[in-house]
Amino acid sequence: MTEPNREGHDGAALAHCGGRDVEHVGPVLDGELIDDTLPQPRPRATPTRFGRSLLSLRQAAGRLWRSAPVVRARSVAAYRLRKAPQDVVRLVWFVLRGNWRWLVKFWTWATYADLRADARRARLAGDAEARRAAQELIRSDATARWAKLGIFLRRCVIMLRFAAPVAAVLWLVNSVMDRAEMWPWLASVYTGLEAMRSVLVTVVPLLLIVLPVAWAVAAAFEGRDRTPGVGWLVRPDRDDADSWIDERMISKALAHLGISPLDRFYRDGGELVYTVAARKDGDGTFAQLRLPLGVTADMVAARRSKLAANLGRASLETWPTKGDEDGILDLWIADKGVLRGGAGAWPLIHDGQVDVFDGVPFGLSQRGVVINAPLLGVNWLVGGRPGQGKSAALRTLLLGAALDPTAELWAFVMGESPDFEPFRPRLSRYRMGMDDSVAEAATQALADLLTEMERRGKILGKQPGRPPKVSRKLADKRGLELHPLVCGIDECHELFQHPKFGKKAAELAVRLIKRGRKYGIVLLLATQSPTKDSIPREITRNVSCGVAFSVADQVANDGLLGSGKYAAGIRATELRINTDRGTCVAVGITDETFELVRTFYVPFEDGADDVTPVVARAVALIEEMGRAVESTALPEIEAAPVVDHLADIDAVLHGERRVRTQVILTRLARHNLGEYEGWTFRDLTAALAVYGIAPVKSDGNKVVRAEDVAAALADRDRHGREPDGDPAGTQGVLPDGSLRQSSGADQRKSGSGSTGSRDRQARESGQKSGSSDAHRGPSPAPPEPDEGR
Ligand SMILES: Nc1ncnc2c1ncn2[C@@H]1O[C@H](COP(=O)(O)OP(=O)(O)OP(=O)(O)O)[C@@H](O)[C@H]1O
Repeated sequence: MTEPNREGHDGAALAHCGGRDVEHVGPVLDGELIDDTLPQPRPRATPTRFGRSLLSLRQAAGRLWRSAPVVRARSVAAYRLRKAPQDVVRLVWFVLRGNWRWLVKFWTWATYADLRADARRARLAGDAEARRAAQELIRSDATARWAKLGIFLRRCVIMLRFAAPVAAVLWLVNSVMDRAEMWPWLASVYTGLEAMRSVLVTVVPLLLIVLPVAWAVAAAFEGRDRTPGVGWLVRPDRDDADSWIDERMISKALAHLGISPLDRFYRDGGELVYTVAARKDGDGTFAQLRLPLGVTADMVAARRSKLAANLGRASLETWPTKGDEDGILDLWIADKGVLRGGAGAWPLIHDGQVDVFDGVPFGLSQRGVVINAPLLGVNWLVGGRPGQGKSAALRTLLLGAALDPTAELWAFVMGESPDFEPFRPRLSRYRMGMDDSVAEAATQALADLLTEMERRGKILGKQPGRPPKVSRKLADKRGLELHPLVCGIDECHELFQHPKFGKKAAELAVRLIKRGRKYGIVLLLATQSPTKDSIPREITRNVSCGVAFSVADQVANDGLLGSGKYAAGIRATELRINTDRGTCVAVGITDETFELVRTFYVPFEDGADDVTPVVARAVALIEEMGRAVESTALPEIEAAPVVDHLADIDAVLHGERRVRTQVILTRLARHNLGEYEGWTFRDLTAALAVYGIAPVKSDGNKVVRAEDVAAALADRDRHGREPDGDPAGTQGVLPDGSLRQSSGADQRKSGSGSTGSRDRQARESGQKSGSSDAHRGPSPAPPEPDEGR
């Protein structure tokens, strides 16, 4: 038998059953073993209303804690806390320095140090009168000062003489008389005096604390750091805290430019006024400030490299330019190194369509936003040193225009370059090469554009309401044929300097640029050489969009961007050759005074060709719309008289030997208002220059000599053509015969004056004359551009 268990329940569990000991176990339970070392799901308690509001309160507090302003405030507070020991030392230093400055000021005042310095200077300069005046001033001032002191002391003595006996009597009366026995008025005097005493007892200890504090604050203010800018503007929460720009840094940088009026301003404790405080602007910082007297924005722009060095930036990253006034400086400073990055992929490289009336993605501005460059209503002049991205930029503009199915494109490349070969299927006119036929074709194209302009002018005039310019709505009316027409000429200086066609091309281009904008006709010119000899002044003056890649000097800069731009700090000369390839300075493409643009690059070189697929897409877009590539069929301008400028000038001379240019202009306008209205001296000079005539000076006036005009007319009659071999030119009318023979002739309606056989011959000769016309590169199959034009 098993020894009974000492514990009761065990004893109960064992019972004697028959002859055998049986162990009783308790009731059998069905269950599952739980290992409480494993994570158990927590019972979900339904939160009470109070709990819920507490939770949402906590969440709101968390959100607030993480919100941008609080994060900034926290970081500023933490920064100030870290800086606190230095700040305390600084403040103590300011207090000491403030006291010292007061002492110096007092000493200067007391000893007439400034007047003595004047007297000393006058003596050194040998200016006896000035010295005497200064000494006289010291003497009279000293007399006046001592006199004032004497008066003050005398008043004090008088006061004391009066106050002391009164005080003594009051004290005596108070000590011998009881207050109750006094006359009431005397008692009230004593009450008043006691009230004054108790006020003094409270106020004096307070003043003993407040006055030293006020003294310390005033001394700290007096002894404050007077270097420009304010320290508390330092924002420590930017990643680039060591390289970012604030007003303090700008003011400091300006203080060390070596501009004397600015230096003087700072020496006198001046603080610059920021009309726009330094603020993040795209990929950099912008600030605008009013310069002190005697300083202009141009003076700062002229010291750009020093300013850049003072700000710890490259010159290219520092853009001091003239604001709305000469005395206002606009300053944009790029974030360090940001301009080194390219613009990225052209947004339309894989898909998308363009409405040229809205513009074409051209590049990234300095603010890092995509610039949708305007095409309609403007003309472009793109320039810069060789290999810096002009042709690529022109290509981007044309590619954008190609993606507008309503746009007609012409391209002329005045050199052997395949840059625009992939455009062939999308172009209505295309010529490339160095031979004369290309120059002739381009000149013809300009003449045709003028003709087209005239036609469009008439069409517009017939529209209801006489719209002033071609709009999208009008361009979409196919019957009107007012679609956008974009003509690009690469290396245009070759055309304008062409010995035979140059003058005429220049004259046509000037007229087109001046008047074509309204009619949906756009001229895009690119050149390596924007000097006055290679590009007519009138062109550089009148184009609305100027783009300058890296240029060598001020002349090229202002030739492309407009005169005065270099002086105003808008300088493509800062762009480094090759390093800043693809980056340009542009004016007129946005509302800003200028833009520093990192242009998009659509590769077409070394086997990489992203242009062809875009062009194929552009052609497909046109086909999808059930249209063909637009090709202006030049109309004959009925009754458009051929205007002979030389003959007209001769006529209005009225047989006089010399006539003032101003008089000629008036007479010309009277003679043919439609043609000569708005003509200026420049137009007249340009018209005469075609025949090698220049106005001469006579009695202080510019005059045209009848003999010069007569000689030019005789010469023209004798040779049957213009002196330079160019047939008598006209503008805005059907082009002359020689040009017709080659380019553009087959664009005219039949009966426009050129026979089919002549056109054929011209086309054949054109094709023979230039290898340039042969298809190159990976260009898809036609629709063939009309190369014979
Ligand atoms: N936006 C850009 N981004 C990057 N690289 C560019 C950019 N534009 C041009 N390039 C590079 O510069 C090279 C020269 O470009 P492009 O032919 O357009 O120069 P260009 O100024 O027209 O030269 P040229 O006067 O000799 O015709 C291109 O082959 C390309 O490698």
